[in-house]
Amino acid sequence: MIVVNGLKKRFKLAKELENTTSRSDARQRDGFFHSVEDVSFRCDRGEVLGLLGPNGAGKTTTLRMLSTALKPDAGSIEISGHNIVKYPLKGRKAIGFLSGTTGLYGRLTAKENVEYFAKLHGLKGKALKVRCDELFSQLAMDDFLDKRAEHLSTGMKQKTNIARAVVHQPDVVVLDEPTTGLDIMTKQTIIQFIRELKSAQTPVVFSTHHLDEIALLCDSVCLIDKGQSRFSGSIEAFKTAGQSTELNDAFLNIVNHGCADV
Ligand SMILES: Nc1ncnc2c1ncn2[C@@H]1O[C@H](COP(=O)(O)OP(=O)(O)OP(=O)(O)O)[C@@H](O)[C@H]1O
Repeated sequence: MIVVNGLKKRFKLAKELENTTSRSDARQRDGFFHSVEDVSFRCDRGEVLGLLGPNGAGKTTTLRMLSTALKPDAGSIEISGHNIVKYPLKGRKAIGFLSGTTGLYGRLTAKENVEYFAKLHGLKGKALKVRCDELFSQLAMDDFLDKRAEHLSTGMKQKTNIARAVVHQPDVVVLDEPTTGLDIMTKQTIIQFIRELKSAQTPVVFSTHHLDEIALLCDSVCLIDKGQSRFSGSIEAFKTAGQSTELNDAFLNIVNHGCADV
């Protein structure tokens, strides 16, 4: 289970911007850019939560706080009952995190990359082989397992990155735009993989700009706009709050007019 409450994160503005404010984004003030100002949501066992929001809303910053790569300035993050702001090591073990920039070792093959991270997590021998084979099959990786990472296509790299991120069977999985830039077949494989995580009761939080993926996969959504969660709850409640049965319209209505009073 993931419970996030009142997250905040600001970044010091570059010297030349220090004394400026932005007319279009009130988050630029006081010498800081307040990327995330108040974000809250929860994702329970067996649930998939989609994180939505316009470009620059604060989704990646939020997910990086969940992954413990960034420390929040305020707010709490609880994962499987652990306060991971206070105990980031517990968070690192409990989370499988796919970031937009997760690196692979170019000279290692796809298989070697995943096995390397499995070993870092303490897997060895038969357990390592069984876990890696399971992932290679779920993510349809067999055709390129022996190719060096530096020669992989975007989709092959993404599958390898996902396998690497979840090889230790984390309690929760957090994916930053897992399907961006991928072809339809690779997208489908990743969507099916997320469904399998859900069947195994693993909570999954992922950010996306694709509302069709939200419709296909998610039990709940959190819509972040200008650093604040404007809506957090079930898909049905999202449609009600956005006054439309179409997710696209509901999204635009909430961003432009706020949630409807119901
Ligand atoms: N290190 C940083 N220093 C200053 N500003 C930052 C930093 N990191 C992020 N920001 C700003 O915070 C805001 C939120 O960025 P973030 O990457 O979290 O948005 P996002 O919702 O993931 O956007 P997108 O959908 O375009 O990926 C942006 O305006 C970004 O420029």
